[in-house]
Order: sequence, then structure tokens, then C-alpha cells
Amino acid sequence: MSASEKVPSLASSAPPPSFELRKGANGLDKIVLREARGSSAEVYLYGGHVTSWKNDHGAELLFVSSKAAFKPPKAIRGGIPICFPQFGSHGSLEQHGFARNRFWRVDPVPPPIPTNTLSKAFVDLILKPSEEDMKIWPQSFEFRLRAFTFTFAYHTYLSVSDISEVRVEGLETLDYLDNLQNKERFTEQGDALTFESEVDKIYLSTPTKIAILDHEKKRTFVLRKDGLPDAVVWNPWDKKAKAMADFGDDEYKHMLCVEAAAVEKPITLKPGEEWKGRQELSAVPSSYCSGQLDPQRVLQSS
Ligand SMILES: O=P(O)(O)OC[C@H]1O[C@@H](O)[C@H](O)[C@@H](O)[C@@H]1O
Repeated sequence: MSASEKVPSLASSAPPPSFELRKGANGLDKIVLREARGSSAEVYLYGGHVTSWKNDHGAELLFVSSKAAFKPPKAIRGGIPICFPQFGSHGSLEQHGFARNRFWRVDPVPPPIPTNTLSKAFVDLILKPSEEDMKIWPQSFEFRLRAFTFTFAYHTYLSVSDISEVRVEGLETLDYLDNLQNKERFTEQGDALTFESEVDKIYLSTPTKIAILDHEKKRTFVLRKDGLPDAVVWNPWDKKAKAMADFGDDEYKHMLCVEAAAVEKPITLKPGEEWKGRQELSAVPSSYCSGQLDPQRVLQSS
């Protein structure tokens, strides 16, 4: 099993990429990645968890709760937790699987980064099962001669100015499973999604590109994905926000989770097979015209 997690930036040329190992909250190790033009990202080894992604101007693009605990075994609230080998409660494991509360390590000899990405700074993190993990989920993610099945999500918390001003394009008219209605299947009606109450939906067989438009910030996130057919959209709204110890009462107004995922049809790997699930996020000015879902073209021409 292989999972790729790359946050691209606008860097175009020269100075060598850098990544530093630093101490983060509560002494936990984190990787800091910087691109030549100033954008940066932080990834905690705990959970293989991206906790920060800043643009060239230093503005934070991901949401992390002011109440996030950074205390194992609790998963960090915000950023991009990795839900593996189980999404949500779709199985017998703990909610969202265990990858988000295990310690990952840096792969010292990573495979080459794909040439079609603009990103120059990157790190490959690896998670291998411990003996304890093998007891609850007896599958090796690497060389076990047996097929195994899992579900997955890059549980991405985007930072938005005001949830009531946000629109999501690319999911309209699709079927979804509604976690708020016993995972029953419905069809999304109408236009782009907007938000005025709690939402917890798994959109099925979605396009590979989804746009999240933040009118107030004049910013559009473009989420591109491969190997991950579904997309989860989650906002806890006021009541659930109040019920979560690691989430501020009003913080639901400033976040939206849009998660590249494989939930409806679990993935089965046979011996020797590899699976890649890739999510790429870009942030572009909202002068970007919806329908023209090619952030690289927008970036290059701006
Ligand atoms: O509190 P957790 O375990 O991080 O999960 C947060 C949410 O994650 C979302 O992806 C799920 O669809 C929700 O049902 C869930 O409430």
C-alpha cells in the first residue's frame, strides 16, 4: 500500500528544496517544508498528519482547531488526518481507523516525485504496522501474502472565511450516502452545494476535480484526486461543535472538510499489488473562473 500526500505550491525555479525536522506542540516531531517562493507546510510524524499549509504570503489555508490537543492517542483536530484502514464507522475498527494516531517515519529513500507536479519540496512518510496493530487488523501493509481490504480518506479541514459564503462545485447531481440518515443513499439536487446546517455526506464516484469557492476571501481551493472515487463533505455545525472537546463552539463557521476518499467500494489488494491514493490541493484567486478547473493554468498566467 502506498499513499501519497503532496501539498503543491507556486514555486517555479531554483533554490534547492528543504525539509527540516523540528519539535512541534508537546514535543512531537514535525517536518517543515518550504518552497522557494515562500509557501510552506508542516507535517507531524504523529498521524502522518499535515497541520499547516501556508501560501506565498504566509496565509494559512488549512483549519486547525484552537482546541486541538496534540496529545496521543487523540487524533489532531484539523489539518489533514489520514483515515486508514477504515473510514468513519464503516467497519469494526475504531472511528476512522488507526493511521491517524500512530507514529509514522520518514522514508530516507523515497521514489522520485512525479514530474507533472509544481511542487519542489516534499517528504515521504511511511507507516508500518506494529505488533499491537497486527492484533486488531492482521494485515501487513507491505509484504503479506494475503489480500486485504480497506477504506480510506484524506480528511482535509479547509480554512474558510465564513461557511455561509462557501460554495462547492463538482458534486451537484451526484449520489451520496448521508451519515446523518443511517448512511442511506440520496441524489444531490440542484446547483453547487452551499451550507446552512450540519452536513456529513459521502458523495459517490465523483469527478477527479472539485472546487471550493470562498467568496469572502476571494479564494478558490481546487482539490484534485486519483485512486479515490468518493468525496466526503463534513461540517459539524453548532450543536456537534459544542459537543466536541477539541473544537471551539464557533469554529464550525470557519472550516469545511472536503475529503478525497474511497468508502463505498472498499479497496482490495492482492499479494504484490500496490494502490495509490493521491490528493492534491491548490489555492487560486477567485478571479479563477468556475468550470475552468485547471489551477496550474491559472497559476502560470497570474
Ligand atoms: O471526530 P472524528 O473522529 O475526527 O470525526 C469527525 C467527522 O469526520 C467526518 O469525515 C465524518 O464523516 C463524520 O461522521 C465525523 O463526525
